[in-house]
Amino acid sequence: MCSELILELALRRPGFDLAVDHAIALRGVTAVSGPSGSGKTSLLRVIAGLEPGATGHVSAFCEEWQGPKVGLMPAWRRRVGYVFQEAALFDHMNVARNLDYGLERRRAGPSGGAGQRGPERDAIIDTLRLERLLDRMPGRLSGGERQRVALGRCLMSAPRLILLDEPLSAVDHASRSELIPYLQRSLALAGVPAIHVSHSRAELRKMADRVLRMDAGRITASGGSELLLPEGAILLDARVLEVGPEGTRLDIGHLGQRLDLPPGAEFQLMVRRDQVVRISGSEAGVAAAGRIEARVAPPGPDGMPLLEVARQALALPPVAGPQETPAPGEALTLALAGYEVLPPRAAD
Ligand SMILES: Nc1ncnc2c1ncn2[C@@H]1O[C@H](COP(=O)(O)OP(=O)(O)OP(=O)(O)O)[C@@H](O)[C@H]1O
Repeated sequence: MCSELILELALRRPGFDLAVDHAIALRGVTAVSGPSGSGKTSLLRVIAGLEPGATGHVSAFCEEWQGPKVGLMPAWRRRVGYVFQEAALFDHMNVARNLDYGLERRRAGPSGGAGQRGPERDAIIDTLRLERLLDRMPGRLSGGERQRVALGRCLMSAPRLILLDEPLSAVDHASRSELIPYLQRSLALAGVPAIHVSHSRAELRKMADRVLRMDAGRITASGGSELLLPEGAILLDARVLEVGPEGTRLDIGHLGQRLDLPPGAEFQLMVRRDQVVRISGSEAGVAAAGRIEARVAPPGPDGMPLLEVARQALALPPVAGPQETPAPGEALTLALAGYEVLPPRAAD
């Protein structure tokens, strides 16, 4: 299919085997998460056309990129943009010339002199706030500025697919959170799909439309942002009923803080299981950021107590407080010691 990146490939290295049989939708942002050495970079390199030793098939946009019949389609013909952990800028050229190199690649693209359609040069410079940096040499840029230039150069080449390999991991923590909106705006401006590898689940959660998890050279799970949750976290669908001076009333309970979301807004509340405390009787001594209402459901197949929150069945570990077994149907209030607001559950 033209709207999918189809991977049926193997790559053997001493002590490591990459074997992937998967179709990735060519729209939005696909996050790739997994432990160090699981093969995330290797997968991106195969997609970029940088691994001649890979066997099998890779196809995208109705073209065969790698396979026994076509061999290895070179990276430039694929029109894939690649942004690495540490921006590989040309250190002898100023920022403007680094960006223009991307434009030259666009003009030299497979369709010949007419060039590829892509965002305008000025729009890229504006989106990434590069105007002030155009005359600077890369050696005089901060890590965050270098990454913005690298992103700009990538967009200038009008890629059809953008590969992001830990683009924020080499910059300090403060610059990282500043760079995320730049990344998001860049992808929106480019209007092309992206595959984003990162160790930071929080970073991926902000950007991902779907998630692939890798382990030991295999894709072991694919799904939505729930795959990026920290160990032992739960997601609750919620809707804002009212935002008042005392906090925000949700259709699943009450937060002791005001959310910057209008009434009617839908979102997910991410809570770690160890942040959930059951309140029964007196509520004294429970420091809570929020309270949600739950009902005890019949136990699940493994005998774990199930709680029903907003019609979602959640397996929760034994909760704090008096330990009598709650009866199915019993109403409970849960106090949340902390939570994080995430976008609503994706449709696919
Ligand atoms: N050029 C290479 N030659 C031989 N082995 C390599 C090469 N590059 C990577 N490897 C090995 O391939 C395996 C997968 O590496 P890869 O960089 O794809 O993992 P990763 O998931 O991206 O890791 P990280 O999160 O640490 O960047 C590792 O065992 C690594 O040591």
